[in-house]
Amino acid sequence: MSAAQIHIAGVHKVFGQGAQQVVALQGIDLSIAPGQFVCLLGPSGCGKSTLLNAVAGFAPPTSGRISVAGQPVQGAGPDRGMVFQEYALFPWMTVEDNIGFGLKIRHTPVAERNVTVDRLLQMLGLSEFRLRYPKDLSGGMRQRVAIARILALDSPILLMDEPFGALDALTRRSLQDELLQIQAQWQKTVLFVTHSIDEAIYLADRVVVLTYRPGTIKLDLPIALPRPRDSSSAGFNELKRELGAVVMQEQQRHQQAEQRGLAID
Ligand SMILES: Nc1ncnc2c1ncn2[C@@H]1O[C@H](COP(=O)(O)OP(=O)(O)OP(=O)(O)O)[C@@H](O)[C@H]1O
Repeated sequence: MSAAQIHIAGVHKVFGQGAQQVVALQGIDLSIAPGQFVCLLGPSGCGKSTLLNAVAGFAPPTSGRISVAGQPVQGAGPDRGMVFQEYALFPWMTVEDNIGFGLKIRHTPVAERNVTVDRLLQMLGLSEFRLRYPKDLSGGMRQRVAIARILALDSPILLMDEPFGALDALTRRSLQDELLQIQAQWQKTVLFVTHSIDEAIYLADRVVVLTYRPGTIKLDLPIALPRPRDSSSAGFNELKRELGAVVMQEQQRHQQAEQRGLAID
């Protein structure tokens, strides 16, 4: 394997103090190679977003180290683009202005900016919507704009926090396919949070399952199924059963903790 693009070593994250203290992550070690697609899977509250935010540089870990391309993460940076479940678009800007916004604040010359925006509009099937405002788009279209906006910045790493969680099944599958195409074409390294076992197997080179509180790595499973993947194949369903059993165990631990009144989320 080539040198890690993202290297996470001994990461702990603690929120709050005293009786209110929550150990969200404990002893996380993870190395992700350039161009690898890794899905983080686990029950609600297991620390998936906390880990993603730490890699993004939004919220540093309490202890441990995170480096990207060999450099310690000391805050957000243009080498890491984040896509959230909520589309986070500027409602007062058209589709094309939303996509070009990051380039504008980087002072990219207008001609160059227009070439990039045109290419992304075309690639994501948004050309005829370029002058619309986010409120006039479907959820799937809005998420396409959010992805195009991040791609415009050409970050080698995409951090995606349940980006397709709010979409219907058909739109979700077509965006998953588009993302896979983009990732293969541009060799992006992707760290993708999901609740969906099906989505993780469909997308990932590797699925990392986290335990429920404290969040530790329960399973790190390479997915060797050929691409494009067929979610009705025997191999796919076998993996679904295997991962389903592991995630269910953690889900049950979560429910038991809640019943004992230990969970506060
Ligand atoms: N700012 C915060 N202050 C206190 N506790 C927090 C904070 N952010 C997260 N937590 C707690 O840390 C734990 C991990 O949260 P996190 O959001 O990372 O989980 P998750 O796996 O992404 O959950 P979900 O799938 O529901 O988004 C949870 O128990 C949560 O309540």
